[in-house]
Amino acid sequence: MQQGSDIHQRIARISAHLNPPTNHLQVEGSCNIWRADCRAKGGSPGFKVAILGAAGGIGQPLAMLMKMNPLVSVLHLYDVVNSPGVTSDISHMDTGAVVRGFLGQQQLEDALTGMDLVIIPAGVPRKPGMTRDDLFNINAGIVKTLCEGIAKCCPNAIVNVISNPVNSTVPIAAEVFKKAGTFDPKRLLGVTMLDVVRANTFVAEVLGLDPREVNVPVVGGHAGVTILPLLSQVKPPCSFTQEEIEYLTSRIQNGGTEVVEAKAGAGSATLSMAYAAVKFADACLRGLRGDAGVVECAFVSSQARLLYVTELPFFASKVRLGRNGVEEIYALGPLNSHERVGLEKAKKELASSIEKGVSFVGK
Ligand SMILES: NC(=O)C1=CN([C@@H]2O[C@H](COP(=O)(O)OP(=O)(O)OC[C@H]3O[C@@H](n4cnc5c(N)ncnc54)[C@H](O)[C@@H]3O)[C@@H](O)[C@H]2O)C=CC1
Ligand SMILES: O=C([O-])CC(=O)C(=O)O
Repeated sequence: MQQGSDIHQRIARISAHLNPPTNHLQVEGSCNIWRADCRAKGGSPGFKVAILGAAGGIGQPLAMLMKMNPLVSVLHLYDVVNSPGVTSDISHMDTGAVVRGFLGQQQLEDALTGMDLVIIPAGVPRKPGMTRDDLFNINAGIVKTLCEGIAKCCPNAIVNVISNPVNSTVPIAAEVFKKAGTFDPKRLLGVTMLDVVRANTFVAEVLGLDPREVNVPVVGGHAGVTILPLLSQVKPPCSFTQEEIEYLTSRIQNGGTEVVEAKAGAGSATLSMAYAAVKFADACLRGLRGDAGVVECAFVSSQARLLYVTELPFFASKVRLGRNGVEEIYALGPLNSHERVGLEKAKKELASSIEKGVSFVGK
């Protein structure tokens, strides 16, 4: 009898651990302390961040790195599988953010309510031989559903879209928000930071510099020829031979495919992407905090700042991040002839990827 009641207590404890109410502190071992019973009741000041797709290849290291970010006070980890385990694991890190896990569509609204920043790496990755556009059929629906949740539960949140194809998933998100009447072009950003991270790395290798000293603007979009590194605007100022320009442009445009092929069927970039996503999310949070001079590249609506960098409704370029999200979109600046040719190719492909996303929601 005694043994039976012990088992029931253990099951109750495990179940509470896997489905914690929002005031629950997860504690290792047999002891189960509720937040209400703890002495420290105040949360640290900071931002509330949700990761949708938190149990995936990007989601897990991204969750770990966001838990280490001192600007984050609350971290919500949502996925359709395995989020309780990832949440339990990450929650043991002795950093400030309180971590809560959410599993499955029925917990999406709880995951999103009150969030300042939502990061979306949910969706399937490429296998060798696929383009990012080949992911559209699965990922378009995933992003649409998640954005419907955002429109309902945290319409003022900044949204960082990682799920591919970014050139179409960002327009999908915009259309969902427009339908819901919550679209704010300043608050929706497609994450192209990995292109910049790669460009900085590869350019630094060629120049024999520390990549942390190098800054390469990458504009356009996030797929093949739409990824347009502006090598004429590299900081610190430098010059390249024609051979170096061709090598660097091709390596930066095909960086994702390079990783997909090296992983040989086990997915695409996850660790460098988590690093890039955190670098970008941190910039968004510093902007929200009111820091001056936060400038990064991102794929944004051209309506974000009444400056049409191109005639396209979405385009990646340098943006200044602030309390409202995208505060300013920078003009492309002077391009050399190689970049002008690249820009025309990029615009052609971008136009059809954007249209594909827009008409998906219109259906
Ligand atoms: N923007 C960029 O630079 C990059 C984008 N990506 C893209 O990021 C996405 C994720 O890649 P990985 O993490 O490697 O994939 P993964 O398959 O390892 O993880 C995806 C996660 O999303 C979850 N998921 C699926 N449907 C969901 C839903 N409806 N709601 C919430 N979660 C859901 C899965 O359960 C899984 O845990 C892919 O689309 C990939 O192409 C990847 C690298 C770079
Ligand atoms: O290439 C992929 O499929 C994933 C991705 O977007 C990247 O690594 O840039």
